[in-house]
Amino acid sequence: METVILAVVIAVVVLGVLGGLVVGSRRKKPLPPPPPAAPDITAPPAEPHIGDEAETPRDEPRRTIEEVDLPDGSTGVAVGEPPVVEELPPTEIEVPEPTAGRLVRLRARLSRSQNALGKGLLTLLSREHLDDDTWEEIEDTLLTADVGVAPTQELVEGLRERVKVLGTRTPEELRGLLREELLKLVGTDFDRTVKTEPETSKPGIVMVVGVNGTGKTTTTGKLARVLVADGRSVVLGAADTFRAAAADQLQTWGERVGAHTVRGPEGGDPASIAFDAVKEGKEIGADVVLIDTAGRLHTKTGLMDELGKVKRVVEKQAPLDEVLLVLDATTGQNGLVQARVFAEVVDITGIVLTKLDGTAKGGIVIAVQRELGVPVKLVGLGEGADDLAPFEPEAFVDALIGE
Ligand SMILES: Nc1nc2c(ncn2[C@@H]2O[C@H](COP(=O)(O)OP(=O)(O)OP(=O)(O)O)[C@@H](O)[C@H]2O)c(=O)[nH]1
Repeated sequence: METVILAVVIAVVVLGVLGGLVVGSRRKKPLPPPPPAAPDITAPPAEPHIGDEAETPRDEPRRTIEEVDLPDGSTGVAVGEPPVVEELPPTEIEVPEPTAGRLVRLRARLSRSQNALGKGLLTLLSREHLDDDTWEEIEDTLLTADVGVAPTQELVEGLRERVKVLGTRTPEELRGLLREELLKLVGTDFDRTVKTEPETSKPGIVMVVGVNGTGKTTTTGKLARVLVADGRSVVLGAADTFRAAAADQLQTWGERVGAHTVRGPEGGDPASIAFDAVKEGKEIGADVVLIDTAGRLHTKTGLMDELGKVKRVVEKQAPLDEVLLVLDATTGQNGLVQARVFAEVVDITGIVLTKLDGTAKGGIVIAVQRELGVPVKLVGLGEGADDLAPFEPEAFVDALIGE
């Protein structure tokens, strides 16, 4: 009996101790953290400007737009119920306008911005007496339109000579002379095709360089459309990791025409993104890989290091077929300075002049070709998706002199 009583007492004591431990451990458990009141969004870094120094890579985890819940007004989904997944409509793939004759289509825009130059020259040339003062005014008109000193002198000398030989002259003859002389300066012998078809194996690789804000990312996106319009498949490489929104912007351009964009973390290594883009282009058998880069001009060494590295890393897989320098036509002489710096850093093979719709200084086409010895291959004539046109000297000069 005593043994039974002893066993019961031990059992009660043991149960009491165990119960106390469980309650104690429950009490010690930390409370779960309160749910955050608002989404923890990292503030986007300020946009850089020309002259800003590169920041150290910002590779802290950032939530993508897909991961951020948007408030929808509902009180939330009851526990246990499967979440309602709303299917987003697939992005509609656009069919870009054909590239042939784009400059002719956009000629009105070009005439509107450049007409003052042609009109001014023709008015001066129609004066009864073409004395020294008039020729000086012709020179000034050309210089004001950013044609550049040496090309201006060549044009004036050529015209002077031909007008003298001609004797009497009709407006039509004058227009013809001016057209020929301008065409000579713009150059009709350059090969202006954007090289995207390598002789050996696909894909063609195009690197797009230029100072931020010149329209580089927009041009890369528009160029993807030009290529898609010509029946080519494109992969985009968002190697401009400096500006926060550049990769998103490029990706949006790509999605519109069904081109995939290879991108990395903001502030990541541009060379490795460029490498991955070319690798993907090869793997999926794409026709062309377009690589958008960042262009800070703070120090030439920094720029040289970055672009040089992108080029070297890409060329581990295949040589670059084209290096396009994007210049903003509205920046005039400043554009020439940029051209010089970039040309020292990389071998530019073609120039894209953007925003020609917004300046009367179309003479920059002539000046920049002289400066670099490479042709203008594309011109931007507006913010519309298909407002990038292959450059055609005849159509350009005709727009200039109002034909
Ligand atoms: N009017 C006009 N605007 C243009 C043209 N090309 C580009 N733009 C505008 O120029 C602005 C700058 O273009 P972006 O492509 O963002 O410039 P970016 O050089 O890539 O700048 P980062 O991405 O900072 O390197 C945008 O508002 C474009 O729409 C053009 O041919 N005409």
